[in-house]
Amino acid sequence: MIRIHFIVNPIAGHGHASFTKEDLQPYFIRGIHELTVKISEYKKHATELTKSSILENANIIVACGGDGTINEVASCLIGTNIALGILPMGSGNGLASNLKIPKKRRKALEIIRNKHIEHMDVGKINGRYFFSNTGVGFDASLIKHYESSEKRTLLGYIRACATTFRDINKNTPLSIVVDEEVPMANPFIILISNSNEMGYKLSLTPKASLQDGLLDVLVIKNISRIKMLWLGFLILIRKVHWLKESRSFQTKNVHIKCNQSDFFDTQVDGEHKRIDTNELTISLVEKSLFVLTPQ
Ligand SMILES: Nc1ncnc2c1ncn2[C@@H]1O[C@H](COP(=O)(O)OP(=O)(O)OP(=O)(O)O)[C@@H](O)[C@H]1O
Repeated sequence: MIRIHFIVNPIAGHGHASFTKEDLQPYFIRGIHELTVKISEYKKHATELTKSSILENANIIVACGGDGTINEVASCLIGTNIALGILPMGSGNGLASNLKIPKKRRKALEIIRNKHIEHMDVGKINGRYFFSNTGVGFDASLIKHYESSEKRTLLGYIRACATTFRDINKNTPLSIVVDEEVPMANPFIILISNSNEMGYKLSLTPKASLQDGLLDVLVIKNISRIKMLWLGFLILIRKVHWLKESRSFQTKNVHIKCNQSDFFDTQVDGEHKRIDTNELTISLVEKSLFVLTPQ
């Protein structure tokens, strides 16, 4: 018997895509697949539900939501032999897109039923796992605004972008050192990515791979507002490297030190996290997660 547990975030994406065990049963075989559906009722509940599913000897645990839900579920699966399944139900669905898992429920369920398993790399920032990307600067502020907005949609994302753009110079000036280099005043963005997609088909690190044993880093220095608009355009056409203030590199470890503050506002897989320290250590844990992918 293959025990498959579905952990559903009912507010992910547009917030009305929940389902029951009976809805799923036709896609599986009675007597071979034993299905369980659990609904997350609050932030971090998916983590508790996953931990209980591990104790209930689940063979596959499926994160049903976006990158935030995947993070809560998959973080519990590192070091186990339980495979992660994904039903993309979020707004951006960055990791699912990178793994070529379609949004169409029937097709995504077929991938789970077919049980084709691959290893993928996982990132770690000060003890927390990330699967897609993490960062400080514009993206972290953007996520902070996005989370406080009512709408977790593309429109909500664009509005949060506008607010972040408006407030960009109101924050305390920071001097940051990335990997022992010359301190940088107020970098616009430092993005560390495991995946080649941020969601909504956007990418700042198009060469990133989930299996290359490397993190893809993009650092953009403090730039003028006009340049920010230019950058926005370059992101849309996937040519960020045309911006001369940008630098991309691949590495296994990144250290970021901040001289003026004892905390960082970061985003981890699209969720805002305040990390209380003046030093971030970001590393890669190679091939540490089993994930179900299309063949
Ligand atoms: N019942 C709930 N009520 C409120 N928040 C919840 C609930 N269940 C889960 N959450 C939280 O919802 C947040 C958003 O989830 P998720 O990232 O999966 O969706 P999304 O933001 O729509 O998708 P994406 O990250 O792909 O854009 C997560 O931080 C998760 O902890």
